This record gives sequence, C-alpha cells and structure tokens, in this order.
Amino acid sequence: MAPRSRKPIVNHFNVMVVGFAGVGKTSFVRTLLESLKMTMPQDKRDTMFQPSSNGNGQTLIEGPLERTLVPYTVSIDAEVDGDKMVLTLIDTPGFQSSYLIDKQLNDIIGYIEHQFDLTLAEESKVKRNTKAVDTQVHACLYFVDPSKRDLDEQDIRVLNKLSRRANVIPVIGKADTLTLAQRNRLRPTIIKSIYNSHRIPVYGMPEDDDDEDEAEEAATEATDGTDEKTPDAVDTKPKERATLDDFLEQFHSEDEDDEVLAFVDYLRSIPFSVIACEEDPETGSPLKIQDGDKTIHLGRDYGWGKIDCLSDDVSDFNRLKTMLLVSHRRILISDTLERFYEQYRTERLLQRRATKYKSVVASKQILQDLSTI
Ligand SMILES: Nc1nc2c(ncn2[C@@H]2O[C@H](COP(=O)(O)OP(=O)(O)OP(=O)(O)O)[C@@H](O)[C@H]2O)c(=O)[nH]1
Repeated sequence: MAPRSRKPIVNHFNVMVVGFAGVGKTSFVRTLLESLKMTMPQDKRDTMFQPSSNGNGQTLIEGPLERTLVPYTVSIDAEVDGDKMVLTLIDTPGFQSSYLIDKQLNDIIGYIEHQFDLTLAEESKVKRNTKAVDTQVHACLYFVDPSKRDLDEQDIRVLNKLSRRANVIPVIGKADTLTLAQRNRLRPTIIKSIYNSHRIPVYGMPEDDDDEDEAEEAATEATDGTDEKTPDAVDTKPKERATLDDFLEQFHSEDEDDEVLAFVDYLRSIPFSVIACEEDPETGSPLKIQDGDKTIHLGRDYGWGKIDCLSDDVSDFNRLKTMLLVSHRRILISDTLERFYEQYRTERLLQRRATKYKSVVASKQILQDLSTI
C-alpha cells in the first residue's frame, strides 16, 4: 500500500509596514518580494502573488509607484533557508498631515485588533477550523523618515501606540539619501530616544524591571516608615539608564545561548537602514542596471555611481530579511500570540464582562423604575 501523503503544515508569517508618506514603504515591499522571487525557480515566479486589490480591481503591487491610499496585502509562498512559509506583507497608507495621524493610526490599530478578533472568534467555536489561517500581524516595520534628525513627537506617539499591539521594529528607509556620517549620527539618536528618553517597548527592548523594583522598594520603605523620607519626598522616578550599547556590552558570544545572541545582534542592528531598488516609472518593475559586465537586478543608478540594494556594503536589507524570516520569525510569531493576543483577549473579556454587568444593573434599575409607576 502506498504511504499516505502528509500535507505539510503551512506556516503563515505576516509583516506590516507603517510610517509617514513617501518614506519608501511600498518600494521596500516590492524590493523584498523581488528579492524572494529571484531565488525561486522560474516556473513558480508568476504564480506566487495573490495581491489584494484597491477595490477597483487594480492590484497595488504592480505598475507605476503610487501613493498608497488603502491598506493592501500581498502574499507569497517563500522558502528561506529551507523553511517554507506563506509570507504576507501588509502595506499601509503613509501618515499625512498631523491632524490626520490619529485617524490613520486608529485604522492601522483597528486592522491589527481585527485579526485578534478573528482568532478570538475561532477560539470560541465549539468545533474549531483546524485549517484557519493565522492572520495576526507578527512584525510591524516602522519606517523613520531619513530627513529627520531624531524621532519627533508624532513618531513617539505612533511608536508607543503600535508597540502596545505588535512587535515594532524600527527601520530607516531611503538610507541612500544619508551620508555615512549622517547615518552614524541618526542611529544612536533614535536608539537614545527609544531606549533612554521615552522607553518605548519596541520589539526586543530590554525591560526595566530593576528600575521598577527599586522605585517600588523605595516607596514601600517610605510608607513603612523604614526610611527617613516622607512618602511625598520619595523619588519614584526610575534611575537613568546606561546607553543600549553599554547594556549590550555585558553579553559575550561564548557565554550566551543562540536566542540571547540573536537578540543582541538584532539590538545592535536597529534601526535597520534599507535602500529600495529603482523602478521603471512606466511599469513599476525594477530597473535592470548595467554596471560594466554585470547586471544589477535590484539596484539604483545615481549617474555618478551604481549600487546593488541587496549588498551588505550599502544597506541592512539582508540583515533585516534574515532577522525577520530566519532568526526571529518563530519568536515574533509566539510573542504575538502569547503577549499581544493574550493581552488583547484579556482586555476584550473584561470589557464584555463590564458591559454585561452594566446591562444587568441597568435592566434591574429599569425593572425597579417600572414597578414604581
Ligand atoms: N533614493 C531613494 N528613493 C526611494 C527609496 N525608496 C523609495 N524611494 C522613492 O521615494 C518615493 C516614495 O516611495 P514609496 O515607496 O511610494 O513610499 P511610501 O512610504 O510607500 O509612500 P506612501 O504610499 O505615500 O505612504 C518614490 O519616488 C520612490 O521611488 C530609496 O531607498 N532611496
């Protein structure tokens, strides 16, 4: 008897791109897809896209690059390092004027929460669908505008809100618009803003348990009377942090396990600087650039020089791709489920209970009122 064929379990991995308008999100999505396509056998290349349309039947991943006005997804059957997955990229409209940011951000958060609702609905079924697709957003790339000198108030607001619902990974788009010195200045400034000044819990950021414990201890001692200070005099402000690079100094490759090293490596790399390839303005397809004898498939030509956007010498594109699809993929997926989904689920259940309680109290009140008429 022939052995029964077993269908492999399909791993879904979903990555969203978010940021201000024109910072290179769509171009990055296209470059990533093209880079994956290049490693596939020819006959599979044209069948891999299942892009959603903008409602007019027009798919958004092909054709001339236009401003993204509605969120859309594009999926690809990818194989990286022998690992098969369905990779879905979710492109979102770039933030425009400051008064629109909150509305746009709410739409993005709404999208992320809707995926949690789908899981919640599936979990509540008596008979669950074993083939239900995981649509949760496992990683959210936040594109920082390279023309800024530091994160501004709006970036901080967006990063804080997004980090409550997803694994946020900071990226600098259009990194070729910066000189090396500018890039070297921008990275520590952004990290200082995230880690020291605003303590934004982006993906992988070390938590400040010690600071919280110390503040709690100080407050307890003071109220116990074991300290000279009055409670009002207690300084509950967490103490200043060392820089992230100083914090990372304590990890040595020979003493740590692979997961810790993957995080150290990741934290040393953020924000990833990426450069997207140049597209034919008519078709939107990547321009093939001739550099002497060699053809650069995903490059940019500046007139005075040409670059290969996938080269590690010019950008962190490959480092980011490997981090997402290989070294951190499983952690990002489990983190989304165990941390963000669980948090959302708890909030929803408490909300439901509160609404139910309110309606019971309200109906009792109505009955009481009716009985007195
Ligand atoms: N120099 C340079 N230009 C880029 C790069 N990536 C994108 N661009 C250009 O920047 C412009 C905007 O790129 P998009 O990819 O549409 O930016 P976006 O963030 O998706 O913009 P929205 O759809 O408005 O949110 C286009 O003219 C791109 O050709 C890059 O890495 N380097």
